[in-house]
Amino acid sequence: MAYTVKELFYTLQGEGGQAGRAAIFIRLAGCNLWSGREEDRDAAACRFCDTDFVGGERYGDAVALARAAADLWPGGGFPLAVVTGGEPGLQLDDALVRALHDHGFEVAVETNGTIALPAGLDWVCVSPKAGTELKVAAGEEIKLVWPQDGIDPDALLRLPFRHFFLQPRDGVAGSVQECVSYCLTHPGWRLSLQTHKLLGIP
Ligand SMILES: C[S@@+](CC[C@H](N)C(=O)[O-])C[C@H]1O[C@@H](n2cnc3c(N)ncnc32)[C@H](O)[C@@H]1O
Ligand SMILES: Nc1nc2[nH]cc(C(=O)O)c2c(=O)[nH]1
Ligand code: SF4
Ligand SMILES: [Mg+2]
Repeated sequence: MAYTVKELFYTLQGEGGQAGRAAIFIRLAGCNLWSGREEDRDAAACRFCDTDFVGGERYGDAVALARAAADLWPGGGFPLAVVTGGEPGLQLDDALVRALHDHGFEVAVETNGTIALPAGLDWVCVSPKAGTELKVAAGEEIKLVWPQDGIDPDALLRLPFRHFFLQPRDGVAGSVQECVSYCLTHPGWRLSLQTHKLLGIP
């Protein structure tokens, strides 16, 4: 299968339970909850997206994409590939997971959880969006962008994940303090800051 990749870059994972860890990011194009066009944002199922995932470069197959990712890894350490988007569930398949594993990567995914994922992923981060149905209801971490109307965090806490993060909604004044207060009064939740934005790195 071919893949459309918005961007491929090496940085530190900025968010969640693997924050601070070096990783190759594979940002796959397209999302099922927003077209990515500003004029469609107000009518979209997900309206707070901080990312440009429209267009990009085409890779003919999984082997070519995994090789391009491996070429960016500096060598040594614990190779990690984070497949994100857009919504990676639209394109991520067994072949890409296998090809990344063949290069020694642990494979992590950042998903809105509305599309079933291939098996064999090493780290699944689900970031639920209000008004959508979760098809990926188990994994390593929930990372809930907060505040977010129409979502009950208590219901999410009952799902089989290892970590439960609240991440301040960028662009909303007071969201950091709301997350801090929520974590203090609901200690099942942990704070996830978008550290790459604080650091000014990709
Ligand atoms: C751009 S999304 C791509 C992956 C997938 N579509 C998803 O929503 O999880 C990557 C992460 O950024 C989070 N995110 C998007 N917009 C944000 C915002 N304005 N503030 C904080 N986090 C945001 C998402 O919830 C998700 O955890
Ligand atoms: N450094 C860094 N960490 C991230 N973790 C999740 C990201 C994403 O956009 O999915 C992201 C990102 O865009 N940059
Ligand atoms: S689901 Fe993810 S990629 Fe899609 S619009 Fe929302 S935050 Fe952005
Ligand atoms: Mg991001």
